[in-house]
Amino acid sequence: MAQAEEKREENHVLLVAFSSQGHINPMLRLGKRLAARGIHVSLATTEIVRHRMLKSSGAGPADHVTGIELLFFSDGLSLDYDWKTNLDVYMDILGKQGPSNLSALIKEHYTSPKKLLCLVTNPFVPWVSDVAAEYNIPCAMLWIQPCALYAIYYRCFNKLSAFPTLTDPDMIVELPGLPSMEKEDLPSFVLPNNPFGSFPKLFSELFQVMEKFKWVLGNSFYELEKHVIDSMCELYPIRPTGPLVPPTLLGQDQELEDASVDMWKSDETCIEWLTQQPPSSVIYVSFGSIVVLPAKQMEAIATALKNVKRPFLWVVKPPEFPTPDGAGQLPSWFLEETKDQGQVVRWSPQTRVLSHPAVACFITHCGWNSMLETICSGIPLIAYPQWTDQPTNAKLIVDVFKIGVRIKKEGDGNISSEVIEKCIEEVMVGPVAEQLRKNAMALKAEAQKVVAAGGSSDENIRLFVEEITGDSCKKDGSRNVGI
Ligand SMILES: O=c1cc(-c2ccc(O)cc2)oc2cc(O[C@@H]3O[C@H](CO)[C@@H](O)[C@H](O)[C@H]3O)cc(O)c12
Ligand SMILES: O=c1ccn([C@@H]2O[C@H](COP(=O)(O)OP(=O)(O)O)[C@@H](O)[C@H]2O)c(=O)[nH]1
Repeated sequence: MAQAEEKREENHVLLVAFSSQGHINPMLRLGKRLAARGIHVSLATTEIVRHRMLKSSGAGPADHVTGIELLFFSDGLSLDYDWKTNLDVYMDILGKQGPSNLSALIKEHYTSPKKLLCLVTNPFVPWVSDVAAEYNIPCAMLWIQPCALYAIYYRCFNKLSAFPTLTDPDMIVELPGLPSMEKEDLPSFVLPNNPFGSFPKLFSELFQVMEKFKWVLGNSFYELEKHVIDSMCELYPIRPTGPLVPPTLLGQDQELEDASVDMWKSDETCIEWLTQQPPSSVIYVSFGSIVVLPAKQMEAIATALKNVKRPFLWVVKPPEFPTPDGAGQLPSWFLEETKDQGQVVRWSPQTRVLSHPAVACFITHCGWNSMLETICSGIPLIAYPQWTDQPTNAKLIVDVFKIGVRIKKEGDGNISSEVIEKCIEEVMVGPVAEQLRKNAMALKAEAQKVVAAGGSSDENIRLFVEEITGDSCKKDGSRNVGI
């Protein structure tokens, strides 16, 4: 047997991730922490990722990320399939083709799959647990959103609490461990007007058969979401092992290499530009890898940035599937009129940007990875959530973590530039700004503690490794034990 194969056979964990950058990177970082405790790790994801990595690097696709082997399976669709317009079809085909394609990948790469310690999956590919069962391997899930979302979905899809319906769309939702939530604070997938039928179906199936997952790990930390984590102990515990962000953001050894994939090439020139700006002066603006803002909202942000006359760095990622209505495009006047004020890039080295001393605050869509990276950088946020978990993440920022303000939509769903300007001034100067900055710095310090030796997340990783390797309990499929 070849040496690589031999290695694959012993103490091996296979991670399986959905094709989104925001799902793969936390998985890889979990992998890195397992590897630090002597586990061999591989990550399987869909072909589209290989394709994007290839385009982004210009070279051949890497088959390893700092010691983690990358494997790819087909989602059953062609690489240029417009999943955005046809999200339900995409999720349906992935759910149908994914299991057999992943199963074939396992057969091909492991001479004795049964020897795998476990498969670790994420909530968008829950069927991985069935593939694990086929080979008699235990399965864990890494919940890649806040633990609050885990609690909300669990209670919603097991019908443990009342949620808005078509007849009562405006009801206030009260859940243990969480503040009262209005409909604009709830994840879009639980609302009666959610256009994507595939997600309620996926989550409702997932949360009704949680026993398939022997462990639920979370990309969060106990001190950040204490109450809601405690509230799940009696139902189905989640063990936070985050924040799964680059080690440099956690004050860990600068030598430690990050484990992540880059699906888009980042423009490093913005770091040089940042270096020329005064400390705590720059507004950083980004909406992540998936959101494309309507033209009207691009216009409102552009006007606000120009009017506040402060330096800015704005990531405007060209839409993957462009539309004729100008969505995701800068207004034509913007670059010329702000050329001495700020920078626009197509994709930034975001974690380097957030931790740069020139950056003062972040206008964000509230993707969970972006939020964790901001928490670890100790700066305040301006929340402008769009869909999925983002509205709830915005609620957490404002009312639980107290590290930011939220851009409120008008009745017609649009935003005005004045509202954005007001939010910017609020986080930049005055007593509110000062308090937010203090809270943000305190959370940053907390985040560094939990991942250090003996911290709550480090302990949860240690326990998990002990359990999968059978050091402290048998691999008997017994129920998830709490934290
Ligand atoms: O419905 C979705 C579809 C896709 C997607 C579908 C096909 C692709 O080739 C790539 C991405 O990604 C997603 C990523 C998501 O999570 C993104 O990642 C973070 C961690 O879950 C979240 O906090 C962010 O809010 C969120 O944008 C959520 C989705 O509903 C989707
Ligand atoms: O210009 C950018 C914008 C985003 N990101 C990274 O892309 C990820 C986005 O994940 P998130 O969960 O915030 O949002 P999503 O893209 O999944 O909606 C984060 O790790 C960011 O650091 C980046 O590197 N450059």
